Amino acid sequence: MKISVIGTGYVGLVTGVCLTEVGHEVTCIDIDEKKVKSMREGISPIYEPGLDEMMKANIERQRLFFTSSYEEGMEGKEVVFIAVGTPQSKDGSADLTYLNKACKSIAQNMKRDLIVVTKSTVPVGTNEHVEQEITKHITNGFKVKVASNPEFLREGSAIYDTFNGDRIVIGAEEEAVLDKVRSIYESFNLPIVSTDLRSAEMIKYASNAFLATKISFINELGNLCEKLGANIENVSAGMGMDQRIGNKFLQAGVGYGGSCFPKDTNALLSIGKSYGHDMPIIQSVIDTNEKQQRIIVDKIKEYSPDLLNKKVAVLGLAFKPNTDDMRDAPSIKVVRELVDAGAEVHAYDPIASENARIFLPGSTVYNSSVDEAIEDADFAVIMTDWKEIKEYELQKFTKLLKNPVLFDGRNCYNLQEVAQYGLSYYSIGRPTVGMN
Ligand SMILES: NC(=O)c1ccc[n+]([C@@H]2O[C@H](COP(=O)([O-])OP(=O)(O)OC[C@H]3O[C@@H](n4cnc5c(N)ncnc54)[C@H](O)[C@@H]3O)[C@@H](O)[C@H]2O)c1
Ligand SMILES: O=c1ccn([C@@H]2O[C@H](COP(=O)(O)OP(=O)(O)O[C@H]3O[C@H](CO)[C@@H](O)[C@H](O)[C@H]3O)[C@@H](O)[C@H]2O)c(=O)[nH]1
Repeated sequence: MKISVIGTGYVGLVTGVCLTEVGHEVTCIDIDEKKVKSMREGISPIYEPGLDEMMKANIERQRLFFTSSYEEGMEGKEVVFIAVGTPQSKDGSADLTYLNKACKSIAQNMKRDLIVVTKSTVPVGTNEHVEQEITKHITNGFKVKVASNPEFLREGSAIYDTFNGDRIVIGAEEEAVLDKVRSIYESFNLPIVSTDLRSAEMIKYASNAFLATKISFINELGNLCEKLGANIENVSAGMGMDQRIGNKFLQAGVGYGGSCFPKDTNALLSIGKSYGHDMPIIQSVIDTNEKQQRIIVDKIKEYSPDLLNKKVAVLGLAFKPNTDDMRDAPSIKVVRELVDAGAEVHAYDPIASENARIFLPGSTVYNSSVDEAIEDADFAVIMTDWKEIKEYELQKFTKLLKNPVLFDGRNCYNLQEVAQYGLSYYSIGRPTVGMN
């Protein structure tokens, strides 16, 4: 099928590339001309394992195209996917500015009847708004039908998730529209949930909010475990074996970050508010996470109340491994607080350092290896569980740090192993090792 995808962030680009991989012809449209130029040359603007290769192969097969012109990008297409950003507004609600602009541009460039499929995460009722908004701007009598097709990919495993997702959700009010969108995904061979528009939109928020709830829940228990002398990892393992609970998303740490959970939980609250519906569970999930994102700072300040001129190595900056995305990364709060307290932060991240410069204080020093960051540092703090960091030799911390003290916000190491290397080791929800 001939398809346009509007917006080439994680979702748009990965969708466009994966749809071409199964044989569709896709033109991706983005208003960012710099991005379009680089993508035309086969260079992905985002770091995502496997994406560059698949992108280049489909450009060569002449199935994948990029443009900043709606006229060119929509030429001959029967389905248009919208994947523009829906960031958080100041009041917590989803900002639909980009979506509204995309609707207007679609309407102005329609040369046939169209199905418009929204992949962006949007408040319940937005797809109806998309249909009205496009219809309002159509001047040539063509008709638009809409479908909701929320995206569930995770950054860092986006290609894998697209081809191996647990389900594809499609919402529409007409069977013919559902059929058309289902046919696009036929060769993915994944379970498809066909539903109405509003339920499809709600499934997305409900899923993210539930996953965020699991994380805040386990973090709250982890903090209690520390006081009780229990180990949250053993607790998670024991709980997770109950299949009604499941063992995923029960990893305690410095809280959830990224471009989705924080903004989507806030947007869900805001949707509730606009209907006069309180959501105390979601509010607590958000509040717990806000505290958890800086819990490592409390531990650091307890260990070293005076941070003035202390050299602190921060290992990992991205909100999770295998991505260079810094949006709402817990490292932002932690580095800012350390710098505010007078510490000199030496940071290392395998790929997110460039993006990190936009978010972190100007005084942050970016190192090119773990060795370099921890050498002569007063102590080290792990913020992202990159494989490289998890597999870093523990004895090097003892050897290179000025004081053998490690704060681990992602529980990367085994407590027994740490104990062998004479480190003082503070992690999340587990007993402290080697504290003297
Ligand atoms: N990032 C994820 O992992 C993820 C996963 C699932 C769902 N989502 C949702 O998908 C949507 C997109 O997220 P993202 O992270 O891919 O977005 P992003 O912000 O990284 O990228 C959005 C892109 O859209 C482009 N754009 C903005 N307005 C445009 C317009 N009028 N016409 C054409 N292009 C335009 C921007 O230039 C940018 O390249 C959001 O609603 C998000 O919540 C994201
Ligand atoms: O047990 C866990 C699992 C995750 N996290 C943290 O939670 C955040 C989000 O992680 P993850 O869900 O893997 O990343 P995202 O790429 O943000 O993906 C989420 O957000 C996307 C955007 O909506 C959805 O499409 C995905 O299904 C959903 O998992 C990260 O900071 C993780 O470190 C934990 O602290 N503990």
